[in-house]
Amino acid sequence: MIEVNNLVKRYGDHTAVDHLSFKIEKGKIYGFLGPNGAGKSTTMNMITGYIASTEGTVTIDGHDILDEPEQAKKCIGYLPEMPPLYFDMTVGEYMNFVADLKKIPKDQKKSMVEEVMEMVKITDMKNRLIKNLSKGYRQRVGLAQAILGYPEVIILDEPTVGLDPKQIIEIRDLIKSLKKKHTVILSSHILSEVSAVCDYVLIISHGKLVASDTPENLGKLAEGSNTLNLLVKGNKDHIRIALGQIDGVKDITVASAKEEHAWNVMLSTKENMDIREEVFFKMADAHCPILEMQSKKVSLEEIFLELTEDDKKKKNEKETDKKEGENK
Ligand SMILES: Nc1ncnc2c1ncn2[C@@H]1O[C@H](COP(=O)(O)OP(=O)(O)OP(=O)(O)O)[C@@H](O)[C@H]1O
Repeated sequence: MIEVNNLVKRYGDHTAVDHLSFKIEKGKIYGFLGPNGAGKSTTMNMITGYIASTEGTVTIDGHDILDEPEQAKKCIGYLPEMPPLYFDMTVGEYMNFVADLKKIPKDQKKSMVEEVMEMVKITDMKNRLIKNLSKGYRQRVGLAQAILGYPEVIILDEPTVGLDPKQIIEIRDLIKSLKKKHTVILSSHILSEVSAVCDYVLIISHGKLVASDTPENLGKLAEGSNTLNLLVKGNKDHIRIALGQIDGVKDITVASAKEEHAWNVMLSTKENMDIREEVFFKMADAHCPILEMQSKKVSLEEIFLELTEDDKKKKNEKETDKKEGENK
């Protein structure tokens, strides 16, 4: 449906998007996840033809977005980070205006506008000026203009930013319902949002794709490096030797604990293995009582943080530079 090939965007000597390649298939919800400044909006603006790429191509249903923009754009509905609303129009006037821009046939216009307004629950606001709407309703109007004409692909840049929790749930449910008829791509810096709504996640950091998979598989990836934390009493070497005999143990760290004669032991295990019972019996055989045992799964959140750590470091460095500059 959409093919992104080696996409690059440079602003002067800053590379905002760095050789991105991925494919989007029909009928799924894709999540573009990354911290602020990772390059999500820039990528979406290139996919939708708002800005040109420095290098690389985007094809939508076989049409190159720069060579055949009209055909390519016909397949897309876009809600940019700042919805393109006209504040002095009423909701109804704006929807009719968008319908004309999208060249929706006259005989379908009225019913389609009504249907979409019903879908995003803005029918009651039809006669209100957009400038008098709350942020949540403005977002819905923005979503309505993206859906109008029922394009095959709907692209939403941070669709829930600035909304209250109730509005967030409503917008998320609406996005999920779009999957029945559309392919959806949404960007977010909120991990829970992407894992709650999306079938597939693309994690972007510093303009590069650092991981892409289903939320379940990304979760499994994390499970591959589970850890077991123990507080064990006894001889340090005996503990280490006994635990080292267990299959699937990748790494053992033993550090002194606050409690006398006790050790904080951290075991990292292979794959998705549960070795708790074996640990119990090994320690019993070695006469090393376990005082505490806690298994810790690495969450999707932790993978996300790890994968995007570079961005945070750079940001912190920049902030330190700035502060140092200010102090001079
Ligand atoms: N017009 C521009 N000129 C110069 N630099 C830009 C421009 N637009 C974006 N950038 C830079 O490109 C990088 C990526 O920005 P982008 O807006 O795509 O990030 P993002 O992941 O969407 O983040 P956010 O969620 O904060 O919008 C940032 O470092 C940003 O400062």
